Amino acid sequence: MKNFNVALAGQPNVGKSTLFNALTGVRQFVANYPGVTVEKRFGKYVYKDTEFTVIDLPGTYSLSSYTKEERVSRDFILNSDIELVIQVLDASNLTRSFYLFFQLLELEIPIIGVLNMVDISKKRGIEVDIDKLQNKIDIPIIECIANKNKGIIELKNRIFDFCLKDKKISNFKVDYGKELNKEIDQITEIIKKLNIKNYPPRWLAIKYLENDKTIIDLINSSFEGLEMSDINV
Ligand SMILES: Nc1nc2c(ncn2[C@@H]2O[C@H](COP(=O)(O)OP(=O)(O)OP(=O)(O)O)[C@@H](O)[C@H]2O)c(=O)[nH]1
Ligand SMILES: [Mg+2]
Repeated sequence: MKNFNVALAGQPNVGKSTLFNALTGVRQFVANYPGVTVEKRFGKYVYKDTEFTVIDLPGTYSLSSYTKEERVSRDFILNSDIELVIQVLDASNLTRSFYLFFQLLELEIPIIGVLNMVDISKKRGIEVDIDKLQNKIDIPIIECIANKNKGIIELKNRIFDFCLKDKKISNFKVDYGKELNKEIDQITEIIKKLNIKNYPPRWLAIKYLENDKTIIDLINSSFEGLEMSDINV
């Protein structure tokens, strides 16, 4: 049977492990405080004669390399054989979910968004315009209430369609403003010449500007052995 690897990413406490349990039936510990999952966990389910391996990643606020959880999630997303990342968003606190979401989109990997906790957002009178969000960000978004098993079949359907048919990567780019965009473009052009595997050049350029130590080391080590004329700046 064909197998696809699907990773659950998102901030701490947005319901990733709850969604993992609902998808796979495997019980992963959930609690009402952040930082519960520290190591990745695997579970499987079969849908329409196809096997899906779900990976529950530790919650992270960003994809920088400051904490162990961030490094575990980032290395796994970049260096493993993953067909799809499911970014879990907290509908009741959407702006906070966006920081990580944009970083994931910048990795230029296949992503589906899950808008979880819509019960809480509705109670608070927050209406999310899903169509507008999907169009803007250029990826499918599915509404869920993971602890009530709501939206799970729809999600399985979308995962199936995505892995077997679409495999579309979003064209969305964060607009950092005229000056920073220019700087990012220039650094991206230099990084492209270094041919660093697994990492998209634009994402490396942004992390470089953020002073991400791991990425700066990676870029510096890639310069070794190159002549300035190779880089042609
Ligand atoms: N009201 C509501 N609660 C939810 C929903 N989904 C999950 N929860 C609850 O939210 C809390 C956090 O869920 P977890 O699944 O542990 O969250 P997590 O993203 O795995 O958290 P970390 O492992 O710390 O990153 C738990 O109390 C869940 O029962 C939902 O859709 N609605
Ligand atoms: Mg968890």
